[in-house]
Amino acid sequence: MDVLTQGACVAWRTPVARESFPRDLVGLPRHFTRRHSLKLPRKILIGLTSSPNRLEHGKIENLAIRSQRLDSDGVGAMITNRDEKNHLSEFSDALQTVAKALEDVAVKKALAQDEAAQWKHKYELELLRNSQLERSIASRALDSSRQDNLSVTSVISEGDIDATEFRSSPQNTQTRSNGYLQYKETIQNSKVLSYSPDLFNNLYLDTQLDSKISEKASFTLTLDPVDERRKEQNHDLVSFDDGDINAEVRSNKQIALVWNSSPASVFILLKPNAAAVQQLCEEMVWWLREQNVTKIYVEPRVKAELMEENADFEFIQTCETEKQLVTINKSVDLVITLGGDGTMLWAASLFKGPMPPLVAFSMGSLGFMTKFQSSMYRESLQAIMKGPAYITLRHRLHCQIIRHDRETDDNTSSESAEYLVLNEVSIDRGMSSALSNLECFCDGHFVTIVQGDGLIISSPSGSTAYSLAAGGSVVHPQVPGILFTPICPHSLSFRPLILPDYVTLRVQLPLNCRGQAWASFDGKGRQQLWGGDALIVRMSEWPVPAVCEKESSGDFLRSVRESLHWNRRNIQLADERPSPSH
Ligand SMILES: NC(=O)c1ccc[n+]([C@@H]2O[C@H](COP(=O)([O-])OP(=O)(O)OC[C@H]3O[C@@H](n4cnc5c(N)ncnc54)[C@H](O)[C@@H]3O)[C@@H](O)[C@H]2O)c1
Ligand SMILES: Nc1ncnc2c1ncn2[C@@H]1O[C@H](COP(=O)(O)OP(=O)(O)OP(=O)(O)O)[C@@H](O)[C@H]1O
Repeated sequence: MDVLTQGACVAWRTPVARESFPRDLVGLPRHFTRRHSLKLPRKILIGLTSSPNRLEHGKIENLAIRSQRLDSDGVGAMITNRDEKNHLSEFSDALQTVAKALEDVAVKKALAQDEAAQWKHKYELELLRNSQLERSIASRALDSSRQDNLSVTSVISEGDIDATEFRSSPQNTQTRSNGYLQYKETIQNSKVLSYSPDLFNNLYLDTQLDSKISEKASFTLTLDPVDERRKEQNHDLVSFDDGDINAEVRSNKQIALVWNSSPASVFILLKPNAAAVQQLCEEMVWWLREQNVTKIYVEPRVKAELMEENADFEFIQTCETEKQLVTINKSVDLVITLGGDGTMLWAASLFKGPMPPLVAFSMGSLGFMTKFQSSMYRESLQAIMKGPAYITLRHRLHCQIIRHDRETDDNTSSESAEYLVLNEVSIDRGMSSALSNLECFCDGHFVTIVQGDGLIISSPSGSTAYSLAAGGSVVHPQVPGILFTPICPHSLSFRPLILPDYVTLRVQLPLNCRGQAWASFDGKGRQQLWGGDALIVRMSEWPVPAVCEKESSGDFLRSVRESLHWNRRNIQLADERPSPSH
C-alpha cells in the first residue's frame, strides 16, 4: 500500500473507556523502524478502526483505508468510527506517542554524534602530540647539525609557503589536522584575496607548516621564576613547541614569560576610525625600529592610512594574502593592540590556532582587559621585551556548528563551521517571537531545555562581558571553567551554572522547534541554526597569552573595581564615640 510505505501507520485498539487506552504503540510497521531517520516522515497516517478484535497486540493487519484526509502538513487521519469526537483526542495522543518515539531517536543520534565528536577530538590530540614529538626530535637533530656549522636557511618567510599546495594535497583535506582549525576555502582560484574576517572561516590551514623551522624568538613559560621560594619547584606547566603556546595541561598559577632571545617582530592592531590611535601607532613604529625590532606587521587598512601620512612607512609589512595572515603566528613574537576590549577580541579572532603573547594598550572606552596605559608604551614594551613578564592565559572556547544535513539557500550543503572565541558564544532567538527551545547536554548528560531569549556559553574572560549582563557570575580569568548562563529564561528556578573546563557542551535545536536560533561568536559572525542543528562547545587548547600589567589577580581585581565599579559603596560611618569596651 504505497501510502503506508510513505508513512508511519499507527494502529491501536479503540476501547470503550479512554483510561484503558493503551499508551504505547501497538507496533510500528517494520519499514518505519528501519528508517529511523531524523526527518519526520512526510506522511503520518493514524488509522482507527471500529472493530478492535481485528487487531492483535503487536500485529497490524491490513487496515481498510477508506478515506484519507491529508491536511496541509501531510499528517492525515482516517477515522471510520462513528464517534469521531472521542477519537480525535486519542488521535492526538497517538501523534504525541509517535513524536516521542521520534524524539527518542533524535536524542540517541545526538548522543552518538557527541561521542563521535569526543573520539575525534581525542584522536586529534593524539595526532598533535605525535607531530610535536616528531618536531622536537627533528629540531634536536637540526640543532646538532647546526653545531657542525651547517648553514640552515630559514624556510619560513613571506610568500615562502604556498598554501594552495597544502590545500590540494590529499592528506590535507581532513576536516582537522594537528589541532589547528581548518577553514574551507570558498573563493576558488581568486586572484586577489581581499582580507576579511569571514575569509578566515573559509581557510584551509594545514599545520604541516610548523614542521618548518620558524624565525621566532624562543622563550620559556615557567611558574613565576622571579619568586625565589618557587625556584626549586620550577618546571614547565604549559607546554610549547616552535613558539606554539599550548595549554593542554592547564595551570592556574601565575605564569611568567621568559625570553631566550630578544623578540624582533611585532604585529600591531588598531581600533579603526580613531585618530589618536593612529597617531600613537606612528610614534610606536619609529620607536620599535630604534629598539631593533626588525619586522613590524600591520593590517592592510592601517598601512594604507600610514602611507597617506608618510611614505617612509614603506618598510612596514602587512598580511596581504590569506596565507600570510594564517601563518603569521610563525613569524611574530609579540602582538600589540591599540584600542579597547573589542580590538583585543578582534586580534584574537585572527589567530585560529596558537597565538603569540599579546600586549593590550588601553585606547578604547571601557577597556576591561586592556591594562597598559598608552602614554607609558615605551617603558611597558621595554620591560616586556626584556622579560620576565607575567601573563594570563585567557582560555578560549572552541565552537563547532553541526548542521543536520541542511541544504543551504545556494544548494550547497552547509558543512560544519568552527570558531575560537575569547569571550563567549551566544545562541538567541533573533527576530523570532517564539521562546528559544535549546536542548542542552554536558558530556552526553542531559542538562536542561533553555526556554527564553537564549543561552550564553562563556569563558572565564567573558564572565565580565555579555554573561555578566545576563546575570552570570564574575570569574577570575585563570579559573578553569565554562559559564552556562541563560538569557531571560522564562522560569522562576533557572540559575546560571559554572561547569568544569574539560567538558564538551552540546546545544541542540529540536527537530520540531517553532522558531530558529542565531549563534554569535564574541558578538560577531551570526549564524542561523535550524531544527536538528547543533552547536558543540569545548575549551580550546589555544589560549590568548595576555601580558599582565602587574599580574593576573591584581589586574583582574583592579578592572572589576575600576571598570565595573564592583561593590562601590559609601563606607558606613563609624560611631563618633568609641563603644564601651566589652
Ligand atoms: N548586553 C550586553 O552586555 C552585550 C550584548 C552584546 C555583546 N556584548 C559583549 O560585547 C562583546 C563584543 O565586544 P565589542 O567590543 O566587539 O563590542 P562593543 O564595542 O559593543 O563592546 C561591548 C562592550 O563589552 C565590553 N567587553 C567586551 N569584552 C569584555 C570582557 N571580556 N569583559 C568586560 N567587558 C567586555 C566592551 O568593553 C564594550 O564596552 C561580546 O563578546 C559580548 O560579550 C555584551
Ligand atoms: N582592527 C580592527 N579591525 C576591524 N574591527 C575592529 C578592529 N579593532 C576593533 N574593531 C571593532 O571595533 C569595535 C570597537 O572597538 P573597541 O571595542 O576596541 O573600542 P571600544 O568599544 O571603544 O572599547 P571597549 O570595547 O573597551 O569599550 C569593536 O566592535 C571591534 O570589534
